[in-house]
Amino acid sequence: MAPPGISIDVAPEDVSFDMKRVVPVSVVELAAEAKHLPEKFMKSAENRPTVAHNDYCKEIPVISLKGIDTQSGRESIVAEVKRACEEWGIFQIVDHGIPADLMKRMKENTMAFFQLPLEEKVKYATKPGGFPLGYASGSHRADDDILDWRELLVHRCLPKAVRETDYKIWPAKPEEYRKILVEYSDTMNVLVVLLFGLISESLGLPVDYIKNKVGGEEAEQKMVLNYYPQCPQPDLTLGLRSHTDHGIIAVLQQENVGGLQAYKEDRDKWVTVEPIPGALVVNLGDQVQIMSNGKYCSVEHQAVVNSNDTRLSLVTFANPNAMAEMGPAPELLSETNPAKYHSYKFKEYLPIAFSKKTKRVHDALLI
Ligand SMILES: O=C(O)CCC(=O)C(=O)O
Ligand SMILES: [Fe+2]
Repeated sequence: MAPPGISIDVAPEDVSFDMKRVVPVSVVELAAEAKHLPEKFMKSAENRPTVAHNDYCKEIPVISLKGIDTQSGRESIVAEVKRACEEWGIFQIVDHGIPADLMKRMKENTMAFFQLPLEEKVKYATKPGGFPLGYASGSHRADDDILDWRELLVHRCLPKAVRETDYKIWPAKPEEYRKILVEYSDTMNVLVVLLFGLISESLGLPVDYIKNKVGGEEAEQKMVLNYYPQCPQPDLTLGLRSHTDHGIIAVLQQENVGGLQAYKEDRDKWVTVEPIPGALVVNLGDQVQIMSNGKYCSVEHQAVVNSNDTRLSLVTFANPNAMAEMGPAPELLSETNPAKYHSYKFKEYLPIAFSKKTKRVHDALLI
Protein backbone atom coordinates (compact mmCIF):
# COMPACT_ATOMS: atom_id res chain seq x y z
CA MET A 1 0.00 0.00 0.00
CA ALA A 2 1.40 3.40 -0.87
CA PRO A 3 0.91 5.33 2.36
CA PRO A 4 -0.60 8.73 1.68
CA GLY A 5 1.39 11.74 2.66
CA ILE A 6 4.67 9.96 3.09
CA SER A 7 7.63 10.86 0.99
CA ILE A 8 9.89 7.87 0.83
CA ASP A 9 12.72 9.13 -1.28
CA VAL A 10 14.56 11.17 1.31
CA ALA A 11 17.88 10.15 2.76
CA PRO A 12 17.84 10.07 6.58
CA GLU A 13 20.29 12.96 6.85
CA ASP A 14 17.93 15.21 4.87
CA VAL A 15 14.94 14.52 7.05
CA SER A 16 13.64 17.61 8.72
CA PHE A 17 10.51 17.38 10.77
CA ASP A 18 8.88 18.49 13.94
CA MET A 19 10.34 15.86 16.22
CA LYS A 20 8.01 16.75 19.09
CA ARG A 21 5.03 15.70 17.03
CA VAL A 22 6.27 12.34 15.82
CA VAL A 23 8.40 11.44 18.80
CA PRO A 24 6.56 13.14 21.65
CA VAL A 25 8.63 11.26 24.14
CA SER A 26 11.27 8.57 24.27
CA VAL A 27 9.73 5.65 26.11
CA VAL A 28 13.22 4.16 26.54
CA GLU A 29 14.46 7.32 28.30
CA LEU A 30 11.36 7.48 30.47
CA ALA A 31 11.80 3.85 31.46
CA ALA A 32 15.28 4.65 32.70
CA GLU A 33 14.13 7.61 34.84
CA ALA A 34 10.45 7.52 35.75
CA LYS A 35 9.33 6.08 39.08
CA HIS A 36 5.69 6.62 38.17
CA LEU A 37 3.86 6.28 34.94
CA PRO A 38 3.62 9.69 33.22
CA GLU A 39 0.02 10.80 32.79
CA LYS A 40 0.18 10.65 28.99
CA PHE A 41 0.36 6.86 29.22
CA MET A 42 -2.48 6.33 31.71
CA LYS A 43 -5.26 4.37 30.11
CA SER A 44 -8.82 4.92 31.19
CA ALA A 45 -10.13 2.26 33.58
CA GLU A 46 -11.86 0.23 30.88
CA ASN A 47 -8.74 0.15 28.69
CA ARG A 48 -6.31 -1.04 31.34
CA PRO A 49 -5.05 -4.61 31.30
CA THR A 50 -7.21 -7.00 33.22
CA VAL A 51 -5.85 -10.20 34.67
CA ALA A 52 -5.23 -12.58 31.79
CA HIS A 53 -6.66 -16.02 32.22
CA ASN A 54 -3.65 -18.20 32.30
CA ASP A 55 -5.71 -21.33 32.90
CA TYR A 56 -6.71 -21.06 29.24
CA CYS A 57 -3.33 -20.25 27.76
CA LYS A 58 -2.42 -23.90 27.28
CA GLU A 59 -5.44 -24.16 24.98
CA ILE A 60 -4.09 -21.78 22.34
CA PRO A 61 -3.13 -24.31 19.65
CA VAL A 62 0.53 -25.09 19.03
CA ILE A 63 0.93 -26.67 15.60
CA SER A 64 4.04 -28.50 14.44
CA LEU A 65 4.69 -28.23 10.71
CA LYS A 66 6.82 -31.37 10.75
CA GLY A 67 5.66 -33.86 8.13
CA ILE A 68 4.12 -31.20 5.91
CA ASP A 69 5.82 -32.71 2.86
CA THR A 70 3.81 -35.93 3.03
CA GLN A 71 0.16 -36.06 2.00
CA SER A 72 -1.09 -37.47 5.29
CA GLY A 73 1.10 -35.07 7.29
CA ARG A 74 -0.24 -32.10 5.35
CA GLU A 75 -3.83 -33.23 5.76
CA SER A 76 -3.52 -33.46 9.50
CA ILE A 77 -1.79 -30.05 9.69
CA VAL A 78 -4.57 -28.50 7.58
CA ALA A 79 -7.13 -30.00 9.98
CA GLU A 80 -5.29 -28.48 12.96
CA VAL A 81 -5.10 -25.09 11.22
CA LYS A 82 -8.83 -25.23 10.50
CA ARG A 83 -9.67 -25.90 14.14
CA ALA A 84 -7.27 -23.19 15.35
CA CYS A 85 -8.77 -20.64 12.91
CA GLU A 86 -12.35 -21.55 13.82
CA GLU A 87 -11.84 -21.54 17.57
CA TRP A 88 -9.11 -18.98 18.21
CA GLY A 89 -7.98 -16.91 15.24
CA ILE A 90 -4.50 -17.23 16.73
CA PHE A 91 -2.09 -20.13 17.07
CA GLN A 92 1.59 -20.88 17.46
CA ILE A 93 3.74 -22.85 15.05
CA VAL A 94 6.89 -24.87 15.69
CA ASP A 95 9.12 -26.81 13.26
CA HIS A 96 8.41 -23.96 10.83
CA GLY A 97 11.78 -23.98 9.12
CA ILE A 98 12.90 -20.42 9.99
CA PRO A 99 16.52 -20.87 11.13
CA ALA A 100 16.98 -20.19 14.86
CA ASP A 101 20.15 -18.26 14.08
CA LEU A 102 18.32 -15.87 11.75
CA MET A 103 15.61 -15.25 14.36
CA LYS A 104 18.33 -14.55 16.93
CA ARG A 105 20.30 -12.17 14.69
CA MET A 106 17.16 -10.27 13.76
CA LYS A 107 16.26 -9.93 17.42
CA GLU A 108 19.75 -8.79 18.41
CA ASN A 109 19.91 -6.17 15.67
CA THR A 110 16.47 -4.83 16.55
CA MET A 111 17.40 -4.67 20.23
CA ALA A 112 20.63 -2.86 19.35
CA PHE A 113 18.75 -0.25 17.30
CA PHE A 114 16.38 0.66 20.13
CA GLN A 115 19.30 1.01 22.52
CA LEU A 116 20.97 3.64 20.33
CA PRO A 117 20.84 7.25 21.55
CA LEU A 118 17.63 9.09 20.69
CA GLU A 119 19.49 11.46 18.31
CA GLU A 120 20.39 8.48 16.17
CA LYS A 121 16.91 6.90 16.24
CA VAL A 122 15.09 10.09 15.30
CA LYS A 123 17.02 10.19 12.02
CA TYR A 124 14.56 7.52 10.96
CA ALA A 125 11.46 9.01 12.56
CA THR A 126 8.15 8.57 10.80
CA LYS A 127 6.55 11.68 9.41
CA PRO A 128 3.19 12.86 10.71
CA GLY A 129 0.10 12.62 8.60
CA GLY A 130 0.38 9.26 6.91
CA PHE A 131 0.86 5.60 7.51
CA PRO A 132 3.87 5.17 9.82
CA LEU A 133 7.14 4.35 8.16
CA GLY A 134 10.29 4.28 10.26
CA TYR A 135 10.78 5.00 13.96
CA ALA A 136 8.10 6.15 16.39
CA SER A 137 7.79 6.26 20.17
CA GLY A 138 4.64 6.23 22.30
CA SER A 139 2.48 6.56 19.21
CA HIS A 140 2.85 6.91 15.49
CA ARG A 141 -0.12 9.26 15.36
CA ALA A 142 0.38 12.95 15.85
CA ASP A 143 -3.14 13.33 17.28
CA ASP A 144 -2.99 10.57 19.86
CA ASP A 145 -3.97 11.69 23.38
CA ILE A 146 -3.00 8.60 25.31
CA LEU A 147 0.26 6.91 24.40
CA ASP A 148 1.32 3.28 24.41
CA TRP A 149 4.41 2.14 26.31
CA ARG A 150 6.41 1.14 23.24
CA GLU A 151 8.87 2.29 20.64
CA LEU A 152 8.57 0.85 17.16
CA LEU A 153 10.01 0.60 13.69
CA VAL A 154 7.89 0.04 10.60
CA HIS A 155 9.40 -1.05 7.28
CA ARG A 156 7.93 -1.90 3.91
CA CYS A 157 9.81 -5.03 2.88
CA LEU A 158 7.83 -6.39 -0.09
CA PRO A 159 7.14 -6.15 -2.98
CA LYS A 160 10.79 -6.00 -3.89
CA ALA A 161 10.49 -2.72 -5.83
CA VAL A 162 9.17 -0.98 -2.70
CA ARG A 163 11.91 -2.51 -0.57
CA GLU A 164 14.51 -1.18 -2.98
CA THR A 165 13.05 2.32 -2.72
CA ASP A 166 12.87 2.22 1.06
CA TYR A 167 16.19 0.48 1.70
CA LYS A 168 18.09 3.75 2.04
CA ILE A 169 15.76 5.02 4.76
CA TRP A 170 16.18 1.88 6.85
CA PRO A 171 18.52 2.27 9.84
CA ALA A 172 22.19 2.31 8.88
CA LYS A 173 23.07 1.34 12.47
CA PRO A 174 23.64 -1.33 13.68
CA GLU A 175 25.80 -2.08 10.69
CA GLU A 176 24.21 -5.44 9.83
CA TYR A 177 20.64 -4.22 10.22
CA ARG A 178 19.64 -3.70 6.59
CA LYS A 179 21.25 -6.92 5.41
CA ILE A 180 19.56 -9.02 8.09
CA LEU A 181 16.21 -7.39 7.49
CA VAL A 182 16.35 -8.39 3.81
CA GLU A 183 17.24 -11.96 4.75
CA TYR A 184 14.53 -12.08 7.42
CA SER A 185 11.94 -10.64 5.05
CA ASP A 186 12.67 -13.16 2.29
CA THR A 187 12.80 -16.12 4.66
CA MET A 188 9.57 -15.13 6.42
CA ASN A 189 7.88 -14.70 3.07
CA VAL A 190 8.43 -18.36 2.23
CA LEU A 191 6.67 -19.27 5.48
CA VAL A 192 3.90 -16.76 4.84
CA VAL A 193 3.15 -18.34 1.46
CA LEU A 194 3.11 -21.77 3.09
CA LEU A 195 0.63 -20.49 5.70
CA PHE A 196 -1.50 -18.89 2.96
CA GLY A 197 -1.69 -22.37 1.40
CA LEU A 198 -2.66 -24.09 4.65
CA ILE A 199 -5.35 -21.51 5.43
CA SER A 200 -6.70 -21.66 1.87
CA GLU A 201 -6.94 -25.45 2.02
CA SER A 202 -8.51 -25.30 5.48
CA LEU A 203 -11.34 -23.28 3.90
CA GLY A 204 -11.72 -25.83 1.10
CA LEU A 205 -10.10 -23.46 -1.43
CA PRO A 206 -7.22 -24.27 -3.83
CA VAL A 207 -3.78 -24.09 -2.22
CA ASP A 208 -2.80 -20.94 -4.21
CA TYR A 209 -6.07 -19.14 -3.53
CA ILE A 210 -4.88 -16.55 -0.99
CA LYS A 211 -1.48 -16.16 -2.65
CA ASN A 212 -3.09 -15.28 -5.98
CA LYS A 213 -5.79 -13.16 -4.37
CA VAL A 214 -3.29 -10.88 -2.61
CA GLY A 215 -1.30 -10.25 -5.78
CA GLY A 216 1.34 -13.03 -5.81
CA GLU A 217 4.80 -11.46 -5.94
CA GLU A 218 3.20 -8.02 -5.66
CA ALA A 219 1.69 -8.71 -2.23
CA GLU A 220 2.70 -6.37 0.56
CA GLN A 221 4.87 -7.34 3.50
CA LYS A 222 5.41 -4.90 6.35
CA MET A 223 7.74 -5.49 9.25
CA VAL A 224 6.76 -3.93 12.58
CA LEU A 225 9.40 -4.22 15.29
CA ASN A 226 8.07 -3.40 18.74
CA TYR A 227 10.26 -2.57 21.73
CA TYR A 228 8.56 -2.38 25.12
CA PRO A 229 10.85 -1.12 27.89
CA GLN A 230 10.14 -2.17 31.46
CA CYS A 231 7.43 0.01 32.93
CA PRO A 232 7.12 1.51 36.44
CA GLN A 233 3.33 0.91 36.66
CA PRO A 234 2.37 -1.74 34.12
CA ASP A 235 -1.16 -2.13 35.52
CA LEU A 236 -2.11 1.36 34.36
CA THR A 237 -1.08 1.18 30.73
CA LEU A 238 -0.51 -1.09 27.74
CA GLY A 239 2.45 -1.63 25.47
CA LEU A 240 0.02 -1.78 22.58
CA ARG A 241 -3.69 -1.12 22.82
CA SER A 242 -6.30 -3.69 21.80
CA HIS A 243 -6.75 -4.09 18.04
CA THR A 244 -7.16 -6.56 15.21
CA ASP A 245 -4.58 -6.70 12.42
CA HIS A 246 -5.90 -5.46 9.10
CA GLY A 247 -4.19 -7.70 6.57
CA ILE A 248 -4.20 -11.45 5.94
CA ILE A 249 -1.95 -12.73 8.72
CA ALA A 250 0.73 -11.53 11.10
CA VAL A 251 3.59 -13.85 12.04
CA LEU A 252 5.14 -12.79 15.31
CA GLN A 253 8.39 -13.64 17.03
CA GLN A 254 8.19 -12.85 20.75
CA GLU A 255 10.95 -15.00 22.26
CA ASN A 256 11.21 -15.40 26.02
CA VAL A 257 9.38 -12.42 27.55
CA GLY A 258 5.61 -12.67 27.23
CA GLY A 259 3.11 -9.84 26.97
CA LEU A 260 0.84 -10.73 24.06
CA GLN A 261 -2.77 -11.39 25.04
CA ALA A 262 -5.61 -12.60 22.83
CA TYR A 263 -9.26 -11.91 23.54
CA LYS A 264 -11.43 -15.03 23.59
CA GLU A 265 -14.80 -13.63 22.75
CA ASP A 266 -17.01 -16.59 23.67
CA ARG A 267 -15.52 -16.62 27.18
CA ASP A 268 -15.09 -12.85 27.45
CA LYS A 269 -11.51 -13.38 28.65
CA TRP A 270 -8.03 -12.14 27.81
CA VAL A 271 -5.66 -15.07 27.42
CA THR A 272 -1.85 -14.90 27.56
CA VAL A 273 -0.05 -16.17 24.47
CA GLU A 274 2.76 -17.96 26.26
CA PRO A 275 6.23 -17.53 24.83
CA ILE A 276 7.58 -20.84 23.55
CA PRO A 277 11.29 -20.72 22.60
CA GLY A 278 11.66 -20.84 18.82
CA ALA A 279 7.91 -20.74 18.14
CA LEU A 280 6.14 -18.15 15.99
CA VAL A 281 2.66 -16.79 16.67
CA VAL A 282 0.19 -16.52 13.76
CA ASN A 283 -2.71 -14.02 14.00
CA LEU A 284 -5.56 -13.99 11.53
CA GLY A 285 -6.26 -10.52 10.18
CA ASP A 286 -9.47 -8.83 9.06
CA GLN A 287 -9.03 -9.86 5.40
CA VAL A 288 -9.32 -13.55 6.32
CA GLN A 289 -12.46 -12.87 8.29
CA ILE A 290 -14.02 -11.12 5.31
CA MET A 291 -12.68 -13.57 2.70
CA SER A 292 -14.08 -16.51 4.69
CA ASN A 293 -17.41 -14.66 4.97
CA GLY A 294 -17.14 -14.73 8.75
CA LYS A 295 -16.29 -18.44 9.10
CA TYR A 296 -12.98 -17.38 10.64
CA CYS A 297 -12.52 -14.27 12.78
CA SER A 298 -9.58 -11.91 13.09
CA VAL A 299 -8.28 -12.03 16.62
CA GLU A 300 -8.46 -9.05 18.93
CA HIS A 301 -5.17 -8.75 20.80
CA GLN A 302 -3.03 -6.39 22.89
CA ALA A 303 0.40 -6.29 24.49
CA VAL A 304 0.89 -5.75 28.21
CA VAL A 305 4.17 -4.59 29.71
CA ASN A 306 5.93 -5.47 32.95
CA SER A 307 8.18 -3.85 35.51
CA ASN A 308 11.11 -6.26 35.24
CA ASP A 309 11.90 -6.92 31.63
CA THR A 310 12.20 -5.19 28.33
CA ARG A 311 10.27 -7.07 25.66
CA LEU A 312 10.60 -7.29 21.90
CA SER A 313 8.14 -8.52 19.32
CA LEU A 314 9.05 -8.77 15.66
CA VAL A 315 5.96 -8.89 13.50
CA THR A 316 5.77 -9.81 9.81
CA PHE A 317 2.52 -8.48 8.36
CA ALA A 318 1.37 -10.26 5.22
CA ASN A 319 -1.10 -7.98 3.45
CA PRO A 320 -2.70 -7.86 0.03
CA ASN A 321 -1.33 -5.56 -2.63
CA ALA A 322 -3.06 -2.17 -2.50
CA MET A 323 -4.93 -2.91 -5.75
CA ALA A 324 -6.03 -6.45 -4.80
CA GLU A 325 -9.79 -7.03 -4.95
CA MET A 326 -10.87 -8.23 -1.55
CA GLY A 327 -14.19 -9.48 -0.21
CA PRO A 328 -15.88 -12.80 0.52
CA ALA A 329 -14.51 -15.60 -1.69
CA PRO A 330 -17.28 -16.29 -4.25
CA GLU A 331 -16.34 -19.99 -4.10
CA LEU A 332 -17.58 -20.11 -0.49
CA LEU A 333 -20.90 -18.38 -1.11
CA SER A 334 -24.24 -20.03 -1.77
CA GLU A 335 -27.93 -19.39 -1.31
CA THR A 336 -27.62 -20.45 2.31
CA ASN A 337 -24.37 -18.57 2.79
CA PRO A 338 -24.83 -15.21 1.05
CA ALA A 339 -22.08 -12.55 1.19
CA LYS A 340 -22.03 -10.81 4.57
CA TYR A 341 -19.44 -8.24 3.49
CA HIS A 342 -18.96 -5.80 0.65
CA SER A 343 -16.06 -6.20 -1.79
CA TYR A 344 -13.43 -3.46 -2.16
CA LYS A 345 -9.84 -2.81 -3.20
CA PHE A 346 -7.44 -3.36 -0.30
CA LYS A 347 -6.26 0.27 -0.44
CA GLU A 348 -9.86 1.30 0.29
CA TYR A 349 -10.14 -0.91 3.35
CA LEU A 350 -8.66 1.27 6.07
CA PRO A 351 -10.33 4.51 4.96
CA ILE A 352 -13.72 2.73 4.94
CA ALA A 353 -13.03 0.83 8.14
CA PHE A 354 -12.04 3.93 10.09
CA SER A 355 -14.61 6.27 8.61
CA LYS A 356 -17.44 4.34 10.25
CA LYS A 357 -17.17 4.15 13.98
CA THR A 358 -18.01 0.48 14.35
CA LYS A 359 -16.85 -1.45 17.40
CA ARG A 360 -14.66 -3.75 15.29
CA VAL A 361 -13.23 -2.08 12.20
CA HIS A 362 -14.22 -4.94 9.86
CA ASP A 363 -17.87 -4.48 10.85
CA ALA A 364 -17.74 -1.36 8.69
CA LEU A 365 -17.75 -3.64 5.61
CA LEU A 366 -20.84 -5.61 6.68
CA ILE A 367 -23.66 -5.61 4.13
O1 LIG B 1 3.89 -7.19 20.85
C1 LIG B 1 3.02 -7.99 20.59
O2 LIG B 1 3.03 -9.12 21.07
C2 LIG B 1 1.87 -7.61 19.70
C3 LIG B 1 2.27 -6.79 18.50
C4 LIG B 1 1.10 -6.51 17.60
O3 LIG B 1 0.02 -6.96 17.82
C5 LIG B 1 1.24 -5.63 16.43
O4 LIG B 1 2.36 -5.08 16.21
O5 LIG B 1 0.24 -5.47 15.70
FE1 LIG C 1 -1.31 -6.73 16.14
